[in-house]
Amino acid sequence: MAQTPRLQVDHVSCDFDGRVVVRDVSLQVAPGEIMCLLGPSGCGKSTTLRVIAGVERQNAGRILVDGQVMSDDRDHRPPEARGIGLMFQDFALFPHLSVAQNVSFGLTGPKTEKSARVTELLERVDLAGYGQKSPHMLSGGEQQRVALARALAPRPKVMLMDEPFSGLDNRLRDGIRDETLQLLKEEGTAVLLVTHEPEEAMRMADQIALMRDGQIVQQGAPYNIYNAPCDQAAAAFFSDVNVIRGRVEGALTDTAFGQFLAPGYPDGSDVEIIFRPQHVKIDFDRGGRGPNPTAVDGVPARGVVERARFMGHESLVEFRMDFNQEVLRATVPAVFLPKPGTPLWLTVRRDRCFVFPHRG
Ligand SMILES: Nc1ncnc2c1ncn2[C@@H]1O[C@H](COP(=O)(O)OP(=O)(O)OP(=O)(O)O)[C@@H](O)[C@H]1O
Repeated sequence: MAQTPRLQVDHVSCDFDGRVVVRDVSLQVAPGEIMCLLGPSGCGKSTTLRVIAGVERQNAGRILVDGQVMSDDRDHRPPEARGIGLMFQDFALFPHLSVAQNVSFGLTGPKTEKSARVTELLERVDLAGYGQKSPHMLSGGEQQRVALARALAPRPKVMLMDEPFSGLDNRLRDGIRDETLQLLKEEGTAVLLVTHEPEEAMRMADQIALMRDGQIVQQGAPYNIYNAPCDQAAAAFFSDVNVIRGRVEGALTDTAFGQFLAPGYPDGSDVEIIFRPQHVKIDFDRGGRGPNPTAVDGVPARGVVERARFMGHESLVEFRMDFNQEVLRATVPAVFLPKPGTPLWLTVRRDRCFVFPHRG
């Protein structure tokens, strides 16, 4: 039998004054699983979290935790009765309470049990011995760990996190983020985390839900979302992409890089072929000719270097292509800085290209 999801969101919609901000959102998060809600600013990520938390009420749909209805069109449990923990970027510790009092704030039960839980959590976030300190005596990263301990203290089944690490500097962030998520996994908490940074989502998530204009447009493991994007915008959200156009004839489209499969497209339809700069291969000009065509790489097309930049772990080369006078980008995982004006030949990995309808 399939495991009951810790968090289940079914067809949730939310509007403000008639403007739909969250549209028919459904998702499920298993115990110990991390799902990232990823999308551009204003697409409705935070509103989705607030609806799940119960601080905003949906217009349609329902929210379940461990199979129990928290909110539907009849019932609506208040936020504190949902078994859901919250962690936001602007987490606020109570300044007049000690670290230990902050952590035990949401706990009920006998004093000795509460105190044992606080000690355990402060140890787990590497702040053993900090209990009697005041929040203002702590660094930003330490305060964030106190906030995490406070959110974890009542053993929430679900943790909702809204850009929780973006206030930290880069060096601190990686460590705190990895430790935090490890801790949540060990506790079996289902985590739904909002971010607008694809790299952060790829690094953290077991599952990514890609959101746009209030809707989830694609859901899946990071590998699948990256390698099988549902449309051009989804592909472009994760990295720079190159676009060339073609017209379909007999389920194939002919381009300067050879033929591409376009199954399901009717004859005469215009398509866009999308590929990432790291899937472009560069070859030297051999007396006006490029490399011989192969099944994987297709046909070479000539371009002239416009500029080349060293990016640290790779070089980015921009070409003006002979066949359409447009710019294509290629990355090379080494120092490769050909002079502007150098003619070179490009081939693209055909198995790493995506064909989508032309957007007009
Ligand atoms: N209480 C509210 N009343 C009216 N409009 C709202 C309210 N809350 C959010 N909105 C609008 O809903 C849209 C989505 O906002 P939301 O904060 O959910 O997006 P987001 O994806 O989290 O963006 P960001 O990454 O910038 O925080 C925005 O246009 C916002 O102005």
